[in-house]
Amino acid sequence: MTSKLHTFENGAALAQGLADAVSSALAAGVAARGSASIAVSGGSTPKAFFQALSKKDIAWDKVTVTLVDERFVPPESDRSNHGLVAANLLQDKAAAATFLPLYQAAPTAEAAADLASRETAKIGAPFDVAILGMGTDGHTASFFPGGSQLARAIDPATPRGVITMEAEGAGETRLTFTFASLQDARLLVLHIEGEGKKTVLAKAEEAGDEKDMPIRAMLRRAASPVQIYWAP
Ligand SMILES: O=C1O[C@H](COP(=O)(O)O)[C@@H](O)[C@H](O)[C@H]1O
Repeated sequence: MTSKLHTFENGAALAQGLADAVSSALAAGVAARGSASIAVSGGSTPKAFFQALSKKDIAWDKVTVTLVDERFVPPESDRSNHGLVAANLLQDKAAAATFLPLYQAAPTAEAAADLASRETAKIGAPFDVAILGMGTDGHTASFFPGGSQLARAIDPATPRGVITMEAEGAGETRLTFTFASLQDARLLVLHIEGEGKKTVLAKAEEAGDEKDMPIRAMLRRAASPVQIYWAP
């Protein structure tokens, strides 16, 4: 599929520009289908975007928010993407949204992934919006180079849902939506900041194995065009 680069002057303009595009997509989803859905990433990049989006005046009571990926840690952990979203997105006007977590207080990460798959299946498919991040190792979602279930995660034949992932660069065991779950979002965004990430993106756009830089799976094979939002 194609991708399109949207460049902003700085991080604040990027956060506002992305919040404008995402809130319009969610409002369009509500107008067309009565409800809308968004899967967001964690990490250090999305905080300002979350805060800008939380102030948008849309029908948040008809919006379901979930995560692209999560660590197998409870929401109280400072490593939790749920905690990040609760503190920065599910505030202000967006406090009226429904949040479906990936972390579940289950005995194993596999049991949590099964529970999360069942719960998030209620959202329906495709997502109206999916916001991907990208690590400097070329991972996106929890599709890590060398990941224990990377081949399964990025196989287009693996059904929609949440699976576990372990990888050296990942820290805790991860819970991640599969490629199939994310690649056809009506608005599919790659949200990155800084010259370093732009260099990583340029490398990902070159020829090479998807398993070395799993973001390539999205850039090459997603059904929806990848809208790349970037600022220096
Ligand atoms: O591990 C993760 O990192 C990526 C990118 O994070 P950043 O700190 O470089 O912005 C993120 O997309 C993913 O959701 C998260 O689990």
